[in-house]
Amino acid sequence: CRFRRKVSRFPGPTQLPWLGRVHDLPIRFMWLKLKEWADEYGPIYYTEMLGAKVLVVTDEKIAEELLVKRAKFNSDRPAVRSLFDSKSTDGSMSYLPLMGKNKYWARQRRWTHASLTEAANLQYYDIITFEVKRWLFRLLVEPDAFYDTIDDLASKVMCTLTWDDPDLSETNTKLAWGLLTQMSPAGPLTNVLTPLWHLPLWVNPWKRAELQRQALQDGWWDQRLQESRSKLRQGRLRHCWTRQYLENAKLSGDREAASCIGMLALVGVFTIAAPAKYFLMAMVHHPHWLMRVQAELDRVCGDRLLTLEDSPALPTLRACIKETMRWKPNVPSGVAHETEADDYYGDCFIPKGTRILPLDWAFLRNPAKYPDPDSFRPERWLESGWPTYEAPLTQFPTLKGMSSFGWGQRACLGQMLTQDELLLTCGATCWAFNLKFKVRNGARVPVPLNKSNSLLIIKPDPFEMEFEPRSPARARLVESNWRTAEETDRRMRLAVAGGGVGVGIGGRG
Ligand code: HEM
Repeated sequence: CRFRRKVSRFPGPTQLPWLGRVHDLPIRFMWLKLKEWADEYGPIYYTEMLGAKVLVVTDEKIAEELLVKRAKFNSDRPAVRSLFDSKSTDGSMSYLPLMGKNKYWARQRRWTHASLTEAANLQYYDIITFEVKRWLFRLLVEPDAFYDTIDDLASKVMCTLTWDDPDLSETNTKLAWGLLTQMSPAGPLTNVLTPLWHLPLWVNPWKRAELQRQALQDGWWDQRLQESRSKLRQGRLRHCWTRQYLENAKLSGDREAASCIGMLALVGVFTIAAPAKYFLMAMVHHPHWLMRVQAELDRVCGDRLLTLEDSPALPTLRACIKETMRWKPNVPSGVAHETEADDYYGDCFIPKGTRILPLDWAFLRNPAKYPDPDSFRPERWLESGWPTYEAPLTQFPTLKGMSSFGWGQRACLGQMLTQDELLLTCGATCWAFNLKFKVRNGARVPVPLNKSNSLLIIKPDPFEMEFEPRSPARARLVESNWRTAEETDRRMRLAVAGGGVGVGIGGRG
């Protein structure tokens, strides 16, 4: 910073009045350009985007200083233009991750944290294991549908945790996609050309579309709550987050509960399915790591499916999952915080209302912390000598605390669920199948590594691959595991309907 206090400025690209620097900032793969600027201007630089002030941070220590140590006034969110009241300033209470730092956010964060912690402590009532068994079976009978059935697996887990009903998954996934698109800069034009949002309704297709999307989503969430209430009255609702609300409230009422729970169901779909897809790609491209994971699983589990209790004995699997998330982060731009007070960083002034963007792509491509950053190198978590190695391997590597989950008071609440669901899903898949390139007309069908959308949570473009059962015996196990789980679940539902309302925790898998 070149000037005296108060007039000091952060480095950054030259700005045009109001427009800032958007003309050469592509909407697609924006994180790559932001990282390029970091390489030119340093680990904290300033830019403007159509009136918004943005500080881009690419050094973890600076993110820690601004977003953790100064969390008290750096934990607000910028408004998303193409959603109505995204910050819940007017009490719409719909989107916890997007809310400003207000009382609705505090209440829902507490409630969500308690619900997710209880579920983790009770091993998700066996729901993940149950759905993983279903997914393996689907891979056996319709392997080419894997790209969609893995989204469905994640959605079914969330729909069962929230409403005890996996059959809701298809609509849940559609709604998750709708919201994700609506909130992303690469979504509707009005998120970038924000003044367009204020056009009168009759010439404003963006606002009309959003009114429709929101009505559909809110109506569906309300229906889920009412349906769950009537199932509970009839003794047919097993343990789930809606039942938890209906039995001991702790939220302000049905409107808030319906959206807090509905949002939770949406947020666990693509966040988990995308890294699972990248894991499959990593295994196809790095068969020697697949073989190491399979050897570890065979040694620890033999012919049975892994459980969460096996985790300490599976460091190679954990390393491959963590390395996937480092190599192909699924929220590469990071999620911005907004400042609530004027502040300084060194001599440089940060006006109230500045967005601080912790650029995850850059943290995870830091060659000092991650030598050979562009390569998939799980050994960086397993062998001493690498900067990221940590012992004991019964505990490390762990996903918890990765920069990808964000910072300070806004840090992701789904870290344990992500870790546990990815362990069970990725582990079970490697246990059951060899993951390979497809061969067509004698040639390998490519699995491209750098094709994805550019939404806030990205996922790879559809690709093809082969799931080959590791042996006929393993294929039979996959089938019998699913048939038994399905039958147990059917009996449990009958028992609950027959008056055994206490039944419902565990036993599904
Ligand atoms: C790989 C998986 C995931 C990644 C990379 C991820 C990443 C993030 C990030 C970057 C944030 C914002 C942090 C910040 O502002 O500093 C966040 C917030 C959040 N995440 Fe996740 N997430 C993942 C999975 C999940 C799952 C599975 C759930 C729950 C089912 C979840 C629930 C939430 C919630 C509720 C918030 C909002 C917290 C708040 O605003 O106070 N996330 N996540």
